[in-house]
Amino acid sequence: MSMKSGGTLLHIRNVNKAFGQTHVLSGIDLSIKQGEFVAIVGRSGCGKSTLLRLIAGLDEASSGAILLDAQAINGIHEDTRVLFQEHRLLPWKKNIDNVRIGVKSGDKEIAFKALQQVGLEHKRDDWPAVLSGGQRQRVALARALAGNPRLLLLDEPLGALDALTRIEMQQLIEQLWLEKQFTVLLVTHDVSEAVALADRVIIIEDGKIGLDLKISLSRPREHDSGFAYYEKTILDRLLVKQSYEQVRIAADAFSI
Ligand SMILES: Nc1ncnc2c1ncn2[C@@H]1O[C@H](COP(=O)(O)OP(=O)(O)OP(=O)(O)O)[C@@H](O)[C@H]1O
Repeated sequence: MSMKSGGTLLHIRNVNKAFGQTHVLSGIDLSIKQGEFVAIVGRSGCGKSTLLRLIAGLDEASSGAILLDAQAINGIHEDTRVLFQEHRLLPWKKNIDNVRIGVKSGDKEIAFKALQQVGLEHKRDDWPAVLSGGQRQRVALARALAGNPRLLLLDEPLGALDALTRIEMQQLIEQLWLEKQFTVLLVTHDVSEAVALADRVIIIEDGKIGLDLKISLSRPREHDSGFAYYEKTILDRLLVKQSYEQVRIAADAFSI
């Protein structure tokens, strides 16, 4: 597949997803350009992970279309890799062999280079069990990138890490993204993380896109007044939505 810098990589057209009677996503329309870094935020249960799973080909939409390079996604795609909150490394394989799983040919040199890129080449012959949580996520990132994906889907990958490790991982992800120019879709609860990394932040509300906000800040991002402005805009939107919802629930309870 060719790299079309700036062209649309992912088209999401009127996607709906229901689990039984529960409608989780309704009428999602979204286009993501090759090389873009997009963050998806929203309140717990709004459907962020569900959308990511559909894009990953791990589940099917109830209706609508998801196209990667104008081709309908049909199961797991070789150009797409996913990183979850849990590292999902195989405990019985050494780190280098875990990374090799991500390389189609199984080439050890490619796996080693990927470990180098995340700064863990010296851990190649260790087991995942002896690494710290942050190091395990770095091995999982190496495994995801070893296959040279065009689309990297990140589902709260830093959610379980301590604050400092989290910032280091954010910097690593940004640096690798700048170098390799893949496209990223990051699901996160952390508004600051979304503003630190993304070109665009999308808020999902009630299964729909509530806000699609372009982040016009230079990189690397500083925690300055511009940063604070975007953080506040997003947080205000999330909190206003919450208070509307609380009012509605309260009104329902009192049959107002
Ligand atoms: N396989 C499934 N079967 C039934 N319901 C599901 C399934 N997967 C998700 N759901 C429901 O869909 C809704 C959205 O879930 P999803 O995990 O996408 O939310 P989220 O925004 O990622 O939440 P969080 O931020 O808490 O991870 C929830 O109500 C969840 O219970």
